[in-house]
Amino acid sequence: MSLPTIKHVRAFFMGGATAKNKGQGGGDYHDQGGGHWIDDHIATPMSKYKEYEQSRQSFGINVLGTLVVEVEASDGTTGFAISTAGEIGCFIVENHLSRFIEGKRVDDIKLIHDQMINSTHYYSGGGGVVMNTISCVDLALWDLFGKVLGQPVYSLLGGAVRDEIKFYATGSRPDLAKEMGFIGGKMPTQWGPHDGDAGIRREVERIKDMREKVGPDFWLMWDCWMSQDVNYAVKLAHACAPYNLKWIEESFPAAQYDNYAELKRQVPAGVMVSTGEHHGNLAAFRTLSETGIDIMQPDVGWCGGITTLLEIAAIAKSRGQLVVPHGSSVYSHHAVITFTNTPFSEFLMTSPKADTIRPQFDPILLGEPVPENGRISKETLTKPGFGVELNRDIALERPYTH
Ligand SMILES: C[C@H](O)[C@H](O)CC(=O)C(=O)O
Ligand SMILES: [Mg+2]
Repeated sequence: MSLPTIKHVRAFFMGGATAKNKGQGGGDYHDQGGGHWIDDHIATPMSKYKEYEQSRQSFGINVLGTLVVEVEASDGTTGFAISTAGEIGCFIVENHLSRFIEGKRVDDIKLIHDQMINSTHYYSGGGGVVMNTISCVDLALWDLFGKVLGQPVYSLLGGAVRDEIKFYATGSRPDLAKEMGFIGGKMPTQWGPHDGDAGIRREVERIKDMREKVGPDFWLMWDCWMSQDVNYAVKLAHACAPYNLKWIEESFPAAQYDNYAELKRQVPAGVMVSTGEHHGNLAAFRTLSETGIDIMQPDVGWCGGITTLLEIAAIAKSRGQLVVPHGSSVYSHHAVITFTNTPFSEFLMTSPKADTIRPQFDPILLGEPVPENGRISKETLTKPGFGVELNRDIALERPYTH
């Protein structure tokens, strides 16, 4: 079979600071409307400023919006992907990355990936919005390759190692997640070091209350979204260990590797340490792995795409660490079903009250599978590429062309 070449790459956005339509969700899942659990007094590095404590949108968590990258092959097949990069991502794709994509064969994914990474070192800082954009292109290329071959991405990666993926749910209502069949629930912390011991006491009340609701065995975890210091994180882990806290996640900003190593040394036996969703390149994951944390959590839409995620999973595997990607729906599912060191995965609740199952990237994808009884089966993932289509009813803007 002779493979087609890539004829066009196009970049669109919705949501974010400059968009006409905002607050609908999509690839930037923090870009939700009012009254959503995901924006309700969650502890962040900005919480120490009173005016930014109640809402993450108040400090701009949703300014980027959704980036959509579409790639069209010479035989007319199209692939696409979404991530969080919005209008800035469109600029980077159309004005810079397009030169490495158009004209290449649809299986030139590693070559294009290497050229995108190396040509942007001078302004990417090894991560951030540039890496979100590169990830989005990489995912679109895997989608196109799968659609050209008529195969799901997981088959292109070497095939599934399990028949289904089991999920824990991230949201404000682990008790409801348990009823929906999930294996665990991860809640955001709401208080931080600036709240002192009162903050710890409030979190203990929350986990105690939730433990009573879910019984002894259901997993409960804290997501701390970079809001803590070592002293606070250690104290919180010890205070919550009696309530069978399974892991403490992302206590510190990405670059604080020494703090992760120290937290790992000081947590009580049985409480795991995890992080990774804001680490934006392969070398960062090597350093992170060396801290000895238990679970690495790359976001496939932010870390360099599937191409980098495979390399991160290999680093983790070499140390016996788990790689449990930050919830990214189909883009994670097709990878993790092929990883021996991902025994479970994350489902991020995007329904406003975390009381129903809404597809994570709703409304931008058509056919986005959701867990049933906390599980997604291999059979659900057999459509070509990532098995989803772009919802063309959503108004997308294309601010740049080339
Ligand atoms: C709930 C967290 O603050 C964040 O919005 C999502 C996240 O970090 C995770 O799913 O993990
Ligand atoms: Mg997290």
